[in-house]
Amino acid sequence: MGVGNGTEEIDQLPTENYLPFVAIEAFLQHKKLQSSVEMSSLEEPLGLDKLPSLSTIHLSRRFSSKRCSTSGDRETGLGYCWIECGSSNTYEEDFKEYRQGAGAFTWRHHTRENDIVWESKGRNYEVNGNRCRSGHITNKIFKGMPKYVKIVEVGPRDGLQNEKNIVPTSVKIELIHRLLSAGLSVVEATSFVSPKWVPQLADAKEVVEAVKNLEAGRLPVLTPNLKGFEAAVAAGAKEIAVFASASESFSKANINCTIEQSLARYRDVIHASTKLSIPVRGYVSCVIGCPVEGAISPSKVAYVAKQLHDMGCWEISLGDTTGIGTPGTVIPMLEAVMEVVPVEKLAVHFHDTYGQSLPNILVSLQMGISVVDASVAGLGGCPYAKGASGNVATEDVVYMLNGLGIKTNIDLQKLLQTGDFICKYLGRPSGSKVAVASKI
Ligand SMILES: CC(C)(COP(=O)([O-])OP(=O)([O-])OC[C@H]1O[C@@H](n2cnc3c(N)ncnc32)[C@H](O)[C@@H]1OP(=O)([O-])[O-])[C@@H](O)C(=O)NCCC(=O)NCCSC(=O)C[C@@](C)(O)CC(=O)[O-]
Repeated sequence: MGVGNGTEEIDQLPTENYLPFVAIEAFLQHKKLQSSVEMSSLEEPLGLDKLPSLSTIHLSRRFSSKRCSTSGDRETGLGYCWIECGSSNTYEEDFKEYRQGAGAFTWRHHTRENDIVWESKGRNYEVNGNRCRSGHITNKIFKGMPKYVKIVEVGPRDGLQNEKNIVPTSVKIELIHRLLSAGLSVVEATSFVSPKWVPQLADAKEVVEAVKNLEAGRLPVLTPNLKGFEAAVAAGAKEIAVFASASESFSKANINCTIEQSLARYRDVIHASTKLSIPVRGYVSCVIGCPVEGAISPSKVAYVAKQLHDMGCWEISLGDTTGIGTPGTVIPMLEAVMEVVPVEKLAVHFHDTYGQSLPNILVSLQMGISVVDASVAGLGGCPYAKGASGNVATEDVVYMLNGLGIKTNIDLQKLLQTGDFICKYLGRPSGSKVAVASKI
């Protein structure tokens, strides 16, 4: 998966008294900008007038050479790796030029297969694979980032489970087909939970029976106990996921048992799944906060993650169920978990309640994580976490990753059409900013 460990960089970031864009602050501190540039200038928006407008992005495809275009969407120009060009050697100089209106920030995209290239007044700063060969700023930001990110699409399960009106089984099946054809390699199809608790997914058996032979991707399902596991296997599921919580209160609200009881159940489930060689993913929910208990300590998250890992879960997804996390809380949580579970086994799962998902994902990538859960059109919300909004939109994650030159193998155009399909059915606008912007 090409994962590096970026903790040397992250170690330098403040973990307390953070600002949302903690990486930027760390960068500014690093450059000792305070001593060379008037602080008042930081209160003004930086270079917003220099950003490419949407119409510019759409026009860009006419000028893009074949050599340069790679992971971005060729048809729309969406998500190309836009590079800030024309910068001088130091941030201070760039910043002064910008303040003097010298037009220092012009934009071009410059991605090549597996490479990210920065052009700076004749100099090339090149990230080849995971390593930056030159340019300490880019090195600092990109060191440890993966070059491929696996997106686990949770729309048909996490996305739909909270929908009040029952979505017909045929629509769920069509959604899964469309997601696979957009290039998603893992689509969480449904849950084998009690229909009294989650009525929307009462058709789990029918959904799995209809998609079980699709070969385009993997289709795990959630199972809260042996009963769910047996039903899932009988329907033809080839992969499952179990879901524990780092919050005692949420565990009781969500699956009607304590954390320890849930872990005991999952040991039984994993014992049964091992006999059938069925891989099990483990979720930890409420990794930052709980709707009842408030803040959750990183050590609790690490404990539950380690238990799931030790009992045989091959991947552990860390869920900010209520979406309250910021990079300042996500970083220490990940640090604690990485002490006990290898980073290559970890995935992140953010809800976008406070609009923090993308910065949270970015710092997770900087820390070496290369698996990200997301939901098409930003569908979702947990029925037992009041006020929690949808998952981060898959379209927005893909757009950001394209912009970073990180591969996903997902066709953004097809993904946008899939988001359109389900939003039209649900009769509401997309939760994806990229979907909204692409219609302007
Ligand atoms: C765990 C239970 C079943 C316990 O529910 P319970 O009421 O304690 O279960 P029980 O063992 O007392 O059984 C009660 C009834 O449920 C039946 N039952 C028992 N098990 C099953 C099953 N697997 N499938 C179908 N039916 C089941 C059982 O047969 C019985 O039926 P009855 O005799 O009354 O007719 C229940 O609490 C439940 O289904 N909870 C699931 C809730 C859920 O799906 N929440 C959303 C998950 S999202 C999440 O956790 C967060 C995540 C993963 O997305 C990450 C993030 O966002 O951060």
